[in-house]
Amino acid sequence: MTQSDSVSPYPEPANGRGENANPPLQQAQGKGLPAFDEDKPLLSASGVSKFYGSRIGCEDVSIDIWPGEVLAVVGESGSGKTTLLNCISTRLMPTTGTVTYRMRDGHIRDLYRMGEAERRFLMRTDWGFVHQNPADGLRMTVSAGANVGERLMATGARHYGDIRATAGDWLGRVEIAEDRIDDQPRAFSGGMRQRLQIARNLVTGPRLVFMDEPTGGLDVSVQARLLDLLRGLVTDLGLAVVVVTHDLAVARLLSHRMVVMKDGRVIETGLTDRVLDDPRAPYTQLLVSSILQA
Ligand SMILES: Nc1ncnc2c1ncn2[C@@H]1O[C@H](COP(=O)(O)OP(=O)(O)OP(=O)(O)O)[C@@H](O)[C@H]1O
Repeated sequence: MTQSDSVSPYPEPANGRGENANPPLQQAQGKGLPAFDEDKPLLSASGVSKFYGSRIGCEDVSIDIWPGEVLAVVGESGSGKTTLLNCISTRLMPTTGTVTYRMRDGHIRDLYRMGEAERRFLMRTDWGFVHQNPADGLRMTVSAGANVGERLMATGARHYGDIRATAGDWLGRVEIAEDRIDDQPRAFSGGMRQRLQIARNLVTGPRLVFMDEPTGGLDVSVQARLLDLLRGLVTDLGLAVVVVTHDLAVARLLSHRMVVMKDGRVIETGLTDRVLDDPRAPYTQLLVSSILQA
């Protein structure tokens, strides 16, 4: 990735004082972007590589995630999407490179130089991680209410009545009937489990959510409903999201910006509609046309 790829995707400062004259992307995208009043990325990955022995997982990736933006990471199977996601979410230590994060107090921190306890706290409170398989992100043998409520407790909530009320409210937001609050997720359908996993992740008001193929493995009609719901929540909450998907339709619907990977490297990046409507790299052209023909 070139240097210019990793700078702000938004219009250059127009007045020389670091302020944008135009609201970023809003006219270009029309996807309900929140106002961006923060002028620094939330998360920056610089020169991130991960090698599994001699095999390349991802190589020399530099990306910025901006507050409130949805960034899709796309590419075919084995292109390094999950490896990159895991490296930037501190689930997998990169072989080389740095990943920094702008904390709520404004300090920029190197994630891999943080203590384990602090990193875990950050992951519990300021981040979410939505797995493709809901069972990986839920506790299957405790109630739906407890799945949501225990995340609140991890951030200090103690009042049982408040926790239960908030959990019930969140079940409603993800379209799970409140009278299912005491049911365990193993009694839920795949789509309900995924929506519960989303509620569990969003209840603490994170600023950044990582998603690995969040609609993978679901029926097409269930996928469409889930995508609609996700899109609404992400917009309402002004979340920054990094979503890994091999499905360009998911990227089109959810994301503002896209990163295309091949063989572990980023080969194209840009606004989603631009990349999909006017792909520049030959590989992206192939990817887009093969999907369109499918
Ligand atoms: N634990 C591992 N050990 C060895 N090689 C791995 C490991 N995990 C991933 N790889 C290799 O790293 C490369 C990138 O894999 P990765 O899972 O990141 O790709 P992906 O784009 O997410 O693929 P998919 O869409 O199929 O999940 C592949 O060549 C893969 O075989």
